[in-house]
Amino acid sequence: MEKQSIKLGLMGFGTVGTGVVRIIQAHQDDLQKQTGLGIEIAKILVQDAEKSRHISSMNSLLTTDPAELLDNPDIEVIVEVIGGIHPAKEYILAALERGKHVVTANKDLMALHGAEILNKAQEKGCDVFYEASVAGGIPILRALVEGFSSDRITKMMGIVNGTTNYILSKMSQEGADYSDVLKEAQALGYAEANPTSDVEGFDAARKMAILATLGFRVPMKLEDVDVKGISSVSKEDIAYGKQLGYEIKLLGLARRDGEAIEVSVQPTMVPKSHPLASVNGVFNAVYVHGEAVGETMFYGPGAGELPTATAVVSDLVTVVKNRKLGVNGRGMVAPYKEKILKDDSEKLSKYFLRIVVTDKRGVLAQITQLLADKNISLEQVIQQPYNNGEAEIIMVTHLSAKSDMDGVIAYMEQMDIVSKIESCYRVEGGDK
Ligand SMILES: NC(=O)C1=CN([C@@H]2O[C@H](COP(=O)(O)OP(=O)(O)OC[C@H]3O[C@@H](n4cnc5c(N)ncnc54)[C@H](OP(=O)(O)O)[C@@H]3O)[C@@H](O)[C@H]2O)C=CC1
Ligand SMILES: N[C@@H](CC=O)C(=O)O
Ligand code: NA
Repeated sequence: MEKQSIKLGLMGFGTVGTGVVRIIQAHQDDLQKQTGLGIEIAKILVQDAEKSRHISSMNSLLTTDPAELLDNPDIEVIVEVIGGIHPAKEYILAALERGKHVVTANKDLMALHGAEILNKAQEKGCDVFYEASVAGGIPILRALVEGFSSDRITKMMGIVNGTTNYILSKMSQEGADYSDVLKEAQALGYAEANPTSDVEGFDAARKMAILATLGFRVPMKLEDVDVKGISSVSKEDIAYGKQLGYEIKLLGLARRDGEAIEVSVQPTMVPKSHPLASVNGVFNAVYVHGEAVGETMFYGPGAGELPTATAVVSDLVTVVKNRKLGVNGRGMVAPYKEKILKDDSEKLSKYFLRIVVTDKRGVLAQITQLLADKNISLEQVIQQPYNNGEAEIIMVTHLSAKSDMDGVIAYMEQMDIVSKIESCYRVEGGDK
């Protein structure tokens, strides 16, 4: 007799796992109508089976033994929402080895070991989907793989970490304190188990590596991404940025010029007129530019229980539909282009630079001369008194090479007249 439902093993019953259960329960009818099969949760793997849960009706399904999911031949799909590399990687590979399809929200794992996992899936004729791993509820991976399959993407610029966007928005809008807002983001379930991943930019870097691999069709690695987090962003930087017409965002940038690619994550000044400047709170947005399509933008909640779970359950629906069509494991296209990375002289950007100098005649002229000697010209300059006998100079440059800007900073660090380099940010989105 034809099966009436497909059984899944859920690994992890925290923020995202709870959302997955809620959506499967609440939308069961719709899911069944779309796929022709019900979705039944057969077992749930957790770390502590005694812990009290938001949904107590699932208690009889809890186990701490992964074999109860992996060795159960009735379970056809594993949903991995444990997070981290180990033991998630071993569980996923074991599931694929046994011919089970996998849906995961794990960007750490997919950014580091995605190729190995996808190869194993292909060998075993299984699906692996990971839409929730980038920009939570926004279907951006699907858009890159399917929606833009006919185009050549030149640029992806994204706010892809909800926690840091929540922190920067509250600092900018309410003058809130960094560490207080981080605690709020943790309480709301946005932050990673170790929030250093969020605030130091590693979570966003993993997501940008995934986006660049799928968007540019090259095998990008995590170490190819230049990373800087938000822990050094000060209230003063935010205030000066505003004064000059910018918001500071933790921006992921993946840009291709010809065949050469750069990928970075760093706090960046974005003009207030750019749509990314008004993406606030836990919201994420990914701006995608394609040679043929031109500009597009995808916006939505980047973290949180239900938004993230929608992406997981949608992947599950695709697995079930593929199963009906008998095409599991055939939809993946491995990166097929050679990876050519830009060197620093090819990475062009405007820069915002804030320095403290000795306040005496000719200092500003010396600074602008230094910049000119390093091929950097200025678009805006503000000088104002700082402490006793010192002045603050805030500059925005025209397009400059990263290598030239790094040279300027290194030189300024040795200059007697420069007492402090307060901050240096890239400025992006002005060409919009
Ligand atoms: N939270 C979010 O908004 C988003 C999260 N993600 C990703 O989703 C994944 C899950 O995140 P989230 O739900 O927030 O994480 P949580 O910390 O809330 O939940 C983790 C779950 O995994 C279980 N678990 C942890 N370690 C083990 C282990 N060794 N063996 C068995 N079970 C284990 C925990 O068990 P127990 O309950 O017993 O402690 C818990 O149920 C991560 O990869 C994360 O990056 C992606 C997008 C957004
Ligand atoms: N910690 C992440 C969760 C989603 O990926 C974030 O804040 O974006
Ligand atoms: Na997504």
